[in-house]
Amino acid sequence: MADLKIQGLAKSYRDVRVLEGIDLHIASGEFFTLLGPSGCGKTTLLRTIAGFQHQDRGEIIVKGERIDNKPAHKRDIGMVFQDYAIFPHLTVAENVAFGLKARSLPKAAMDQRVDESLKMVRLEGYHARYPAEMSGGQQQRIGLARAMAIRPTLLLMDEPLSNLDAKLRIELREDIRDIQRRLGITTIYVTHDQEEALAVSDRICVMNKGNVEQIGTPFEIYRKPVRRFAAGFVGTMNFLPARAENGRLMVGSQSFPFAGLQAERAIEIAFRPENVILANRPLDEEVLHLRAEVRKVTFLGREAHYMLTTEAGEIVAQVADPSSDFIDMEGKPVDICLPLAKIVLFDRNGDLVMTGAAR
Ligand SMILES: Nc1ncnc2c1ncn2[C@@H]1O[C@H](COP(=O)(O)OP(=O)(O)OP(=O)(O)O)[C@@H](O)[C@H]1O
Repeated sequence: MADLKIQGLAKSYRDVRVLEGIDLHIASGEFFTLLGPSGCGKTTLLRTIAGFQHQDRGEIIVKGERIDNKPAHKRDIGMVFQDYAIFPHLTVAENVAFGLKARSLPKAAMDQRVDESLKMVRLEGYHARYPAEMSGGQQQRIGLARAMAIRPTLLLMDEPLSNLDAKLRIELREDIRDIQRRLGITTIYVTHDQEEALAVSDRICVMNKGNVEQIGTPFEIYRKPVRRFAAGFVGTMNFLPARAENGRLMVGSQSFPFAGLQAERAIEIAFRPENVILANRPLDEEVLHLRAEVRKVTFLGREAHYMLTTEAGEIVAQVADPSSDFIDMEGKPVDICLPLAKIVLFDRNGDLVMTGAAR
């Protein structure tokens, strides 16, 4: 069992603060993903945990013991890199055995561990091949087998799939998730791909500019964003300017009763494209009504996407399994409904004001 605590971790490169004081607690066996845009500090955080670089302040604690004063090779960490970082002059088996040699395992035990690791990543029988004779996906499987062969306490993965094509990415991410679950190894996974993060993680940490914006399960991050940044970064989110005033919500020229919105201020309403209902029809739930014009319809088979101009701004809507009436709407006016339970309100600082569900 290996949980990981990170407390007040800060790092600067010269004058530039890259990690602003990160606090995390990752449970034993958890698949924990660092998600954020390029340059937000994900790799720096991962490399600091691995011991490839040192923090300016803060602590890294595994199983209750500080590891941040240990050199990288004493931290018992397996690492998988974006560019595979396997040795071209070594065979597949030699690559996988690499970390075991440093641990001076007897030959028979080492061979057994190599066999097991290759089986785990579905590369049985490839022992004698060289990496150049393998595909990108297979090379990354070697990287994964090598990291796992040492039975590390922590597995760290830095964008392991980003050099692979879309189909392979999905296949390998499923394999990574299966192996991680089977072995119950505490894993920190770095990606800037939000769909990948939603698909594999137990919890996601959304990062921005060296700070943690939100930590939650994929469901919480997608459905209950607590910061505007997380709302906009994960999936597609519509934002419209609005006003709160005396228990009412004002969007464009429309005004709706909204318990809890007393203080007068400028806010934003946020909602997902799949929650926009086109055409004004009787509904069981409470909704906001807005008039809009359809600027563009994109038919994608099982769904259609709509670019709409409302009086409060541009939005995107998505309709599943659209009928033919819904395809021929370009240039036409339309009434739209936004279920109150599905909208989220943010203030000017990007902090959550309240959700429609919590009225
Ligand atoms: N060795 C270094 N010296 C100076 N600045 C660095 C160094 N390494 C990274 N940085 C800077 O620190 C910031 C964070 O980089 P980092 O690689 O951690 O981000 P990231 O979120 O992993 O981004 P990406 O997804 O592009 O890899 C960036 O602005 C980067 O330019």
